[in-house]
Order: sequence, then structure tokens, then C-alpha cells
Amino acid sequence: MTIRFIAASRLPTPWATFTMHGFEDEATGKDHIALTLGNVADGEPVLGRVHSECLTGDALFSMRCDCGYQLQEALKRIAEEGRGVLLYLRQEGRGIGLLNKIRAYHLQDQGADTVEANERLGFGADLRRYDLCVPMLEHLGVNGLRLMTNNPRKVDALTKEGVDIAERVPLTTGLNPHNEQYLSTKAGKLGHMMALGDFTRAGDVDIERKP
Ligand SMILES: Nc1nc2c(ncn2[C@@H]2O[C@H](COP(=O)(O)OP(=O)(O)OP(=O)(O)O)[C@@H](O)[C@H]2O)c(=O)[nH]1
Ligand SMILES: [Zn+2]
Repeated sequence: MTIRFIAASRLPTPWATFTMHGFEDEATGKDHIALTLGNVADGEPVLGRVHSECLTGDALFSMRCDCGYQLQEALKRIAEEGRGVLLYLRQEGRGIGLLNKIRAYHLQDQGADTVEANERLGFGADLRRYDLCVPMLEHLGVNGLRLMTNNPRKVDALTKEGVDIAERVPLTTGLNPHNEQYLSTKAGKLGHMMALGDFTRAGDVDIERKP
């Protein structure tokens, strides 16, 4: 594992002023980030989110998935608790990269579901790795997580890497007409522990829309 801490700074957000820790992954050339709030190194399990990059959802307001909603909700909950950690991992598109995700979206526009689209492109459904979380959490002094996720494979993978997941905290937010099918596929084919009835709906923004 070749994760190296580079620098830390303040990061003011609408919810709280976090500390942002930057890491370099020498093997892949990717940069990863951790945001922390409060004392996360006191030995007690920390409210945490391990979030995989979704440029379209996290930065471009996409309603095709639930990523952006989950990111905001996780930061809000950490701020409410006054303590927590968010690892932002640069594994876009479940590891296939942004351009392949756009290829997959193109196939989904023609009727494939999220898993079929990946497979038609010759990828597995999920290529992400979680081993890089270990040196990041060690650097931060985090001993265990109360992990905000619906993804059982994420819990299993982190546990196998030796991360103590003291609790799984559901994160069901952002349901809207554009991601309903996608979330159903996640619950069905990808085994996410959630039902659409658990979700809060994404609020509409107050603008005049064009289709
Ligand atoms: N290949 C592909 N990747 C997607 C698609 N939609 C979202 N992603 C990526 O999936 C990742 C998020 O994975 P999810 O399965 O939504 O959620 P998760 O993080 O595993 O599970 P949660 O912790 O419950 O959110 C991000 O890297 C997104 O870029 C899609 O249709 N195809
Ligand atoms: Zn997304």
C-alpha cells in the first residue's frame, strides 16, 4: 500500500468547517481526501462515510443516482454530531472511470440496467477497492466506524481489511423519478440493504424546468 499523507487544511462548508486531509496514492496516481470533524482519535467508534467519487452526482447535481444526496446527508449528520469522518475515494463509476461511466449511462439510456451496462462493456458490476482506507484511517487515528452505507459488500470489504465496523447506519435519501429504477436495481441485483419505502424524496428546486 502506497498511500502517503501530503497536507491538511480547513474546509468551510454549509454544515461545518471540516479539516481536509489530502493523500496521494503512489501506485495509481490518484489523490484521495478525508474530511474530519472533532476528535476522531479518541478510540471510540466514529460516525463515518466511505464515499466513492461520482462527479456527476457529487458536483453536477445529477439525479440519475443517489450519490450527491448521500454526500450532503453524510456531511450534515457528521456536523449534527460534531464528530465524524468522510473518506472521499477517487474511484469514479464504481472503479471504471468517468468516460466508461458515460458509456454505461448511454447503454442505460437504451434500456440496460446499471449492472448489465457494466457487463456489456466488459467490466464487473463493481471494481472498487477499500484497502486504501486502512492507511488513511490509521493516519487519522480512527479506531472504528459507525458506517453510513446501505452496501453490504462495502461493510464486508472493510471488515476484511481489518476496519472495525461497530455499526451500520442506513443512508436512504434522494429518491426521485430519475433514480427510482437505479435504486431498485441496487436493492435487487447489488443487494443493498434498503427498500424504496425507506427513502426520503429529493426536493425539487424552484425553477422553471425544461425536459
Ligand atoms: N458504473 C457505474 N457506476 C455508477 C453508476 N451510478 C453510480 N455509479 C458510481 O457508483 C459509486 C457509488 O456507488 P453506489 O453503489 O451508489 O453506492 P455505494 O457507495 O456502494 O453504497 P452506499 O454506501 O450505500 O452509497 C460512485 O463511484 C458512482 O460514480 C452507474 O450507473 N454505473
Ligand atoms: Zn452517482
